Amino acid sequence: MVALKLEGLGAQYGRIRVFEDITTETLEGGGLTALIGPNAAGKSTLFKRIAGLLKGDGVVHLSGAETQSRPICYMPQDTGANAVLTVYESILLAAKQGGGWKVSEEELAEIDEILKSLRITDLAFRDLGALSGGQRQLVSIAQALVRKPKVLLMDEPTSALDLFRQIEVLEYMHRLARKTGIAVLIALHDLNHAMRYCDQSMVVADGRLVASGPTKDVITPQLLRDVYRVEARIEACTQGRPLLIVDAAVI
Ligand SMILES: Nc1ncnc2c1ncn2[C@@H]1O[C@H](COP(=O)(O)OP(=O)(O)OP(=O)(O)O)[C@@H](O)[C@H]1O
Repeated sequence: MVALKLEGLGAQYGRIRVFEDITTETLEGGGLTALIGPNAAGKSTLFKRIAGLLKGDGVVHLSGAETQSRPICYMPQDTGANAVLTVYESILLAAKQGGGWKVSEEELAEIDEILKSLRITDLAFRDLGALSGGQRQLVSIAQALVRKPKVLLMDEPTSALDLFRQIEVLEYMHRLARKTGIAVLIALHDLNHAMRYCDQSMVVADGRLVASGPTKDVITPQLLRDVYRVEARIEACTQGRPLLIVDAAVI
């Protein structure tokens, strides 16, 4: 199983520092971790820093991924569409990124399986540029999955999806992490999703990591007041699951 630990991570754009000294406990694979925080807190920047797409202070320690040349995959929030490719071609290209161009039967079967799991087989030969926002987001998820990363950083992967697809994708990612032992970090604004699917949560705000640990200990009315500036309650729904209810903005 993979294990990830962040030690003293910092990032800046030019002279503007986004965050500093982000240090976590060791994060074991096998589950989903929510990365939460207000707009512009630095969630995408932290993902880019972990993925090595941005340089900065600190070290990303990764173990259990030694056999893979590109163990960390970042799935960005904005999924640009290359209109020249079909969905299938774009996923095949993602699978072959950094490798040779020979394609095996096994690789093709894996792509078919991913398309089936995400229920987008019918889109396979459509042009990327002709897809809806939600369809494009599902294709981006497929492109990330086909790379078979040990650490998958998903930046708001359900933001363009309808309710059915949101639940389906999060349940699928939860099962996949359990089954394969990969670590999946998901930047989310929907904290009910974080509470339902993510065992662990990390909160970035004001340029630092303000909380991390089991989601039920991290997402509290106090945190919501301090970090999100809302008065909110967390109550058990009729099925016993925690449900976040926002009462008011704190002005
Ligand atoms: N390429 C860039 N150049 C300069 N500043 C940037 C760049 N990308 C992001 N920033 C700034 O860094 C800060 C953090 O941005 P980031 O996208 O990481 O936030 P976020 O938490 O993911 O936000 P959101 O929830 O709105 O998606 C913001 O102030 C943003 O304006």
